Amino acid sequence: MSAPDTLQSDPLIQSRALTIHRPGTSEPVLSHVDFRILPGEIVTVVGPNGSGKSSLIRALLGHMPLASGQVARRAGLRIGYVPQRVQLDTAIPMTVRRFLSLPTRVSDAQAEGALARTGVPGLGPRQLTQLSGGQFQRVLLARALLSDPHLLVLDEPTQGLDQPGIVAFYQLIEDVRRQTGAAVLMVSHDLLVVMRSSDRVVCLNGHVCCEGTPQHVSTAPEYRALFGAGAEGTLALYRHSHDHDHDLMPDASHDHAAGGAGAHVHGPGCGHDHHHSDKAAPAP
Ligand SMILES: Nc1ncnc2c1ncn2[C@@H]1O[C@H](COP(=O)(O)OP(=O)(O)OP(=O)(O)O)[C@@H](O)[C@H]1O
Repeated sequence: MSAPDTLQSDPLIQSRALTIHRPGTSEPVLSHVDFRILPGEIVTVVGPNGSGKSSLIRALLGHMPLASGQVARRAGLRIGYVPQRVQLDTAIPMTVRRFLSLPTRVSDAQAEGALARTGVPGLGPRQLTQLSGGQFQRVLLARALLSDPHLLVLDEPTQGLDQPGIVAFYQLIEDVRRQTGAAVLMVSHDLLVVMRSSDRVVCLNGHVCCEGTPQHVSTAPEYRALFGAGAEGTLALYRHSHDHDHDLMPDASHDHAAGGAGAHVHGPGCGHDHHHSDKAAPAP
């Protein structure tokens, strides 16, 4: 974290030109990523496997060194983090209740309140190993909520859930946002649901390929063509940023800093065909 005085103070977290190298090399994993999340926003990061989504999350949280660039987190920011993987040692029995008190001890009432809020009341005495995938995700979310976070960070929270489970989980995230006012930063591959649940979507592929409101993206004919086709369309999202025609998005603001309705912005080094090449993305 460096030079927060040079960055805007309103966002909960903001990065400028965030660049990460593969450990021990000068090979970039992420290049010049400008990112921000505002209070109460739901922002989802999408991108193909290995595109740097988890690395971005870790760098924003300060868990990973930057090769260059800046990250600023608002002073006193409380973050509830649900990591991509939680290794359970099945040899060590652990109840949900005990898990909720790690690493910070909480009262029975707090634990039960968090479980109730995430739709799994009464699970406290159960062994973690006896939970379904959906129940386990809700317990992880409950634990993240115990710190009363300003920002929830979830890295692929619906991995392993079936489609109804995914939809229910995103509904829960929206409910939590409404009840607590917490902002939500997610990594997800569940693109169809992401499009319904996010205020803003950021598409990564080693850099920011594009970002904007899902409503805006979903009105593009390319998007409809791509997403009407189920899984095939889902994969095609990652191509859309490399073959679309920006003229089809007349209200696109191209304003990275604003990130407002219709914003559709290309990061530095994005090599795809720009039909508005006269408009370079401004520095945030
Ligand atoms: N600890 C590490 N050591 C070496 N390379 C790493 C390490 N962590 C990540 N990488 C590499 O950095 C790149 C980005 O990885 P990252 O996990 O951020 O991608 P991702 O978009 O989250 O992928 P996925 O969708 O598969 O979870 C990958 O090429 C990965 O191999």
